[in-house]
Amino acid sequence: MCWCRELNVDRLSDMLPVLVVHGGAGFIPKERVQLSCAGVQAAVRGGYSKLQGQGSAMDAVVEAVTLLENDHHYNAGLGSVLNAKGEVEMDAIVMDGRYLASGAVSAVRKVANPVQLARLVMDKTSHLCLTGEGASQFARSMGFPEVPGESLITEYARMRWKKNLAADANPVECQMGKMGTVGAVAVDAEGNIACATSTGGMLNKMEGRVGDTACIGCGGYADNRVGAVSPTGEGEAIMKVTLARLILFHMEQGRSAEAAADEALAYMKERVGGLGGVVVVDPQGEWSVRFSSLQMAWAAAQQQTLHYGLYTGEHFTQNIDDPY
Ligand SMILES: NC(=O)C[C@H](N)C(=O)O
Repeated sequence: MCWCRELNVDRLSDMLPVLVVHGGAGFIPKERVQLSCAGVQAAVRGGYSKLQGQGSAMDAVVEAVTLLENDHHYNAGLGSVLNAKGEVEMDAIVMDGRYLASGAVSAVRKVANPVQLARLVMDKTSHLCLTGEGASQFARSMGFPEVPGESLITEYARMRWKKNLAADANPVECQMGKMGTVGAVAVDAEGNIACATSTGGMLNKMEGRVGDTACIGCGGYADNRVGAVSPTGEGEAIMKVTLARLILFHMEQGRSAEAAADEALAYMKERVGGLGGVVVVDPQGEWSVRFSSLQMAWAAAQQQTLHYGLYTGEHFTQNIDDPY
């Protein structure tokens, strides 16, 4: 009994802390590949430095997602896709695996960092999700900075919106190519687990549409006893299979993070025709990146090593202190 416990503690200290981030499942146009990959690596470095200081898993995932929201190459915060009216409406969620505490915002506007607002919902209200104007009012009452809606719109987002206004356009199919949602999962040195996800949602979506990202168990879930998941992909499909919780359910049944992710992604594809991707961690610091789309920019940091990749099966490593 005793040796087993000691062995376990050694193992924990070896594998932790760990942080894994993604920049959305889909197809990234050639000219954006390099910057999309650089962005997830910068985000994982930023979040990992929190974990190496006094930061918690929650601090790390919020930091990583904030950095990605500020990077206009992703569909979150600055650079979000536009709704049918040509406006930005965003969803975000955080979850703290210690207490199953969670906070989310949906269809929120005029906020540069929805993930930080989601954290405030978790920390300062008794609710799990605030939407639309109510979320904005809460932000104002907390002194949370408001930005002009226009300032979150990039030329690229406007071009894609216009293209998909055509009568014969298929925005869902077009977006299956280019998802861009961002997310992160982490375990800190204490063994606490957290996740965060943020998105502008689906291209040319109806005004008021709420996607998977704002919904607990769909766009994210974290439980210290099992692990954490942050997904990306077609939100309606993710919601139909409650993808994040489904993966953790498979892990509870004894599957590894990788096997659980594969099984759930295959189920989503077969059952509702949805493609997507996930980053997953378990309490021991084992982690996995799996996707059914063509690409997903991802990066992870563990034991001073930076891991990253883009295509299925791609896995590069380097010392985290080495330059890009
Ligand atoms: N880009 C994405 O991953 C889309 C997101 N899951 C949504 O449907 O809102």
